[in-house]
Amino acid sequence: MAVKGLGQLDQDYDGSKLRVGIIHARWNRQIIDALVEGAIKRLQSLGVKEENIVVETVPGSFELPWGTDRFIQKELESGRRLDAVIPIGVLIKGSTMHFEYISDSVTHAIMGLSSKHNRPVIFGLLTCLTEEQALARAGIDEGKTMHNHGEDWGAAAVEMAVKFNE
Ligand SMILES: O=Nc1c(NC[C@H](O)[C@H](O)[C@H](O)CO)[nH]c(=O)[nH]c1=O
Repeated sequence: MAVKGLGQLDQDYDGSKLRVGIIHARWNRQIIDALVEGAIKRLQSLGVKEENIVVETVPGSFELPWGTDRFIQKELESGRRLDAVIPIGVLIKGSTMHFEYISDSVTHAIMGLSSKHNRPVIFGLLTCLTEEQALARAGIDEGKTMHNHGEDWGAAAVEMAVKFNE
């Protein structure tokens, strides 16, 4: 049964048995905090228990790939498996090519982590040309022109973990 209003979900998923990690950068913090809040809200709406949502931070988006890799491994070493991880970062184009290089390299590095760890690592990186674009995708721009993309990332984490985790 399609669950109305829950973004792109194709059915109602039960996240009550999942443990989900969120690892976020600390650049553009107002936008990051809104995205993290949106992801947590959607995870909880799909049954993930508050105590099973683990939040970690890294300095910036460039640190997300290795930080995520180590986050998964360290949780496993301490006997607490993460069933899905959502790295969250906000890159906003400046006057140099810094943005392009970080966006491209971090995107590819994050994509490889799902296969490496055999569990969903969701793409929570906003790569925006202006701050207004980023605010809109966090659902906190003046006109509330878009929904909070963090909610989509929470839904994707639950769907992929329930559907495909061994
Ligand atoms: O420059 N802009 C940004 C940024 N730079 C820092 C970079 O990710 C890294 O932390 C440092 O280079 C140190 O390794 N990090 C972001 O998340 N968003 C940005 O918009």
